[in-house]
Amino acid sequence: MGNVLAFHDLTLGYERHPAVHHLTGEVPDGALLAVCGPNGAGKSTLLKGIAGALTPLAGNIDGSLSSHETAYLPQAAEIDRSFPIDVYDLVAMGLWRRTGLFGGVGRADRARIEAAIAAVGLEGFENRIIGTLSGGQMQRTLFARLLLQDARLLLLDEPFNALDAGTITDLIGLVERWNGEGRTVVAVLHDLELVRAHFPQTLLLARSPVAWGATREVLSTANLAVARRMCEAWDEEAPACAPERAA
Ligand SMILES: Nc1ncnc2c1ncn2[C@@H]1O[C@H](COP(=O)(O)OP(=O)(O)OP(=O)(O)O)[C@@H](O)[C@H]1O
Repeated sequence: MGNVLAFHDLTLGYERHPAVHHLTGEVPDGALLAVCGPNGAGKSTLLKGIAGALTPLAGNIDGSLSSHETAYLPQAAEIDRSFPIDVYDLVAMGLWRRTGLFGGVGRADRARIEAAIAAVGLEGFENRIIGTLSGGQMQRTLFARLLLQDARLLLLDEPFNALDAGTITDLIGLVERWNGEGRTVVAVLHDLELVRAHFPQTLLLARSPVAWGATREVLSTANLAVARRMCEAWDEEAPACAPERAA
């Protein structure tokens, strides 16, 4: 089994200020990996780097997949819900890579769109404008679009944030289904109990990596305390390759 991603002394950041520092490691094909850490630890930045939305300040990311085989779900707060589009059309966008922007949607595609909407429990919501959906309904819509994207690598940024228990159970079921099909999932998560229950591998990040490996070992009390201290000690204005100031 090969690696989908390999990080080589990777530093990512904004305007030369590092947000993720000196990350080295591999994500094997078919992994179900959680990325955890305190607020501001660089988790979203790492996902943006993998998605190709940020160029490394130093080091690099080797990826074995094309951008067409990667799906990225940003944090809910980053998604513009004022765009006047309904549930059906937003889900149908998952097919764009195959049909092209102006490609027609045939009968088979319509059946796939309807099946994806049904799989996330949103039958009857097809014509609802997304601005009128609840947070949970919106997240179900975005998961239906992911279903159609048929990606080999899924990057999910806080996909279960502020959702009720029933919605989380349904959506985690989809994540496990994708992973069972051999797809690689990298998800930023804050709920450590959920990570312990469903994610075998974890990267604990505090700007620099604290630990990476089996979830039960990585999420130890000692490692979590180190991560907290490292984030508190971080200098926001540090230049790209300042020496580590962590504990
Ligand atoms: N667009 C940006 N421009 C400048 N700095 C940014 C930008 N986005 C994030 N940062 C900074 O990079 C650091 C890491 O942010 P990031 O969003 O990656 O952390 P996070 O671990 O995802 O945090 P949270 O758990 O709060 O979502 C923070 O100090 C943040 O202020």
